[in-house]
This record gives sequence, structure tokens and C-alpha cells, in this order.
Amino acid sequence: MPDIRTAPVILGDEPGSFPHRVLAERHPAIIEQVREAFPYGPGQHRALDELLSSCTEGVIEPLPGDAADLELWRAWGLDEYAGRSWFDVPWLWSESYFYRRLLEAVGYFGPGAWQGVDPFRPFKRAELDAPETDEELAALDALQDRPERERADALLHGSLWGNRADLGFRLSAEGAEAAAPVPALVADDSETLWSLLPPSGTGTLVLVADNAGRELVPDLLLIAHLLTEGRIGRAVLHVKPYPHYVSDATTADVVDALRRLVAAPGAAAGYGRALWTAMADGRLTTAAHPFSRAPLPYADAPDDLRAEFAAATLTVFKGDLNYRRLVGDRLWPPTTPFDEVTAYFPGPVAALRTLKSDVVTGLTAATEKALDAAEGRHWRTGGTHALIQAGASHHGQRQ
Ligand SMILES: O=P(O)(O)OC[C@@]1(O)O[C@H](CO)[C@@H](O)[C@@H]1O
Repeated sequence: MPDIRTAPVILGDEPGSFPHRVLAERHPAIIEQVREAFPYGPGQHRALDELLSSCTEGVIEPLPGDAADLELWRAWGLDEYAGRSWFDVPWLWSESYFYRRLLEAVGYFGPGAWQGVDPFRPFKRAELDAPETDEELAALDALQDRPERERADALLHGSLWGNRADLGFRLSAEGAEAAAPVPALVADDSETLWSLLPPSGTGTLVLVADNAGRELVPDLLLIAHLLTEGRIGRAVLHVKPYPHYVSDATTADVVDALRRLVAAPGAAAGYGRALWTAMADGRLTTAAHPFSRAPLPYADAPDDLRAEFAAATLTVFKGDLNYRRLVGDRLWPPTTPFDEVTAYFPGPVAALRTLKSDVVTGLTAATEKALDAAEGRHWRTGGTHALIQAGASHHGQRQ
């Protein structure tokens, strides 16, 4: 049985590795993409230049002394990592801190006229307005006459594969959407997941969202279905309090997605109206907990968040980053049981994720062997495979 304390934490220090490429190539590309998308002034250009040289050849700089979240970041490890190379500290930490610094550089935290302006908004909007979104919404019309379980499965898969539409990922994986996923699902615990949400259920679903746009829309459709069909009585949608990892959803993105749904033709508008009503009467709420953007695994979640997860009927984590944080950003042997790495979690938990980083658990030895034989390491990061994992037997013990 693998020892969960000894699987190595992923760093970005190995040239040629996926994490190294993210730090050395993706982050500079994101800086340039954001710079080109806005008519920023000289101060912002200077700050972006400084961030570019810091993250490629410099060291991690501390936050300004008056930053409102300074104490939070100190509690999350800033004092330990400041002064070290971005490549030598845990990759999860390094990436998360990069996004914090990017917001700083463009004046997101103010004071000033750029306070609160999401540097990723143009990309999120473009995706929401894309013709592909129209096509996906139009496909709902054909679903309406199908039995409940069939609709539930279709919407679960919509939410799962919606995770491929992550904008940051596309910067370095153009074409992944068109590639044939073989086998598409490397693990499928959907029966367990549905058994946790029976049609007569009245419980609470916590959905920890990932990306805005073409991922958030199907997440919302799934929630609408579960509420309307009585599989849950309430849903809490956890989003980020600040823009993060390019396309991560914030409350503003939820508003955009809901407005998009209610304005759509056909069945989509009905889902949108059901959600709008559920927001008004409190059956659907959004949450933006500070820990949602922490550079740490969910095993380190604070007590208030643990209590919320403990009280939920099911907590669903969406996407690659949330998966890394749920199981720990470590190089697990892929056959490490999902139940084992999530044993600390205080309630029933599920993950819906396309594979876009090296972390994976819960595979059978045969699946791992077949994937390695067919693709080498590419299946881990290419975004062409996905998993549905769920576990109900938890002790909630801290690691
Ligand atoms: O969480 P998401 O949106 O599914 O994916 C986030 C991601 O694009 O960012 C990281 C690299 O920057 C990887 O974990 C993953 O590829």
C-alpha cells in the first residue's frame, strides 16, 4: 500500500517537465496576453516587466507591506519561500503566487481606477459569447424528452468535459479539444456519485467550481437539473474571491453565465430561470472563501470550510487545479486509491476532472499500463482524458 506521506511534492525545477514548462513558458505567455488585452498605463507595463523578469530569472518577492492579504499569505508560507527561485518551491505554491502577483501588477487591488478590473475578463467573455456555447446550449433541446437518469448523465458529462475549455491550458495545448480521447474516461465512479444523490434527496451539494465560461455553464446546468429533479434541496457554488489561474470563476462570472442562460433560446433559458429563482429563494448560493485561492492542498483547509464540507451531502471538486489540491499535488503512483488520499476529507467527496497535470490517483494497474503504452506520459497532461471519482467512506482524519 503506497505511503501517502512519502509521495514527492511536485516542484517545477526539472527542465523539460510539465511543471517547469508552465513556469518558464506559460506564465510569461500569460503576462503578454494580459498586457495586450488592456490599454494599461506605464506603471502597469513596468510592473508587468518586473513580474516577467522575476518569474523567469528572479526570485519570489514578498508582498507590499500594506497588502490586505499579507497575513494570509504569510500563513500560507510566504516567509518560507520569499527569496527563493520560483522553480524550487512547491509548484502549486509558485503558480498560485504568480496569479496573486499578476493581479498586483495590473492594479487589481488598488487604490486607483483599475481596482477590481479582472485582467482575464476579455478571454472569459469571448468564450461565453463563442458560437460553440450556442451549440452546446441548443443541444439541451434534444435532451428534454429523455428519462431523468439519461439527462443527469448527459449533464454530468457536460460538466466533466467542460473542464477541457480552460483558457490557461489552451495557451500551451492547442488542438487538445479535437484529439480523440482513448479511453476517454480513465476512472468512472458515476454510479457511486449518483448513489450519493438519490432522486428523492433533499440534501446539500457543494460544488467547488473551476473555470468560468464553457465550464461554468454546464456546471450550472447540472445544478439546475439536480435542484429541479429533487436530487438535492440546496446547492452552494464555491467560486474564487479574485481572478485566478486565468479562467477560474468568480461571482461576476456566475452572473455573466446566468445572464447568458436566461437570454438563450430554447430549453437553456428554462434552466437559467430555474437557477435565477433558486438564487432568489436561497436554494442556490455562491461562496467565495479566501482558502479557494490558497496555494495549499484542501487537507489544510481551515475549520470553517471543513465544517461546511462535513455538513454537505456531497462535495464535488471540478477541474485539474482543484483535483491537485484535493488529493495533494504529489507524484502519487497512479494506482494509489482515491479513497485513501481523500481519507482526511470530512464528508462524501467527488472529483470531475480532465487530466492536465501529472497528478493522478485511483487508476487500475491495467488502465495505467494501457495509457503508458499508448501515449507515454502525454495522457497525464494532454487534456484528452478525464475521470469521475467518488468516495463515501471517510473518517475525516487530518493527515
Ligand atoms: O484547474 P484547471 O482549469 O482544470 O486546470 C488548470 C491548469 O491549466 O493549470 C495548471 C497548469 O497551470 C494545471 O494544473 C492545469 O493544466
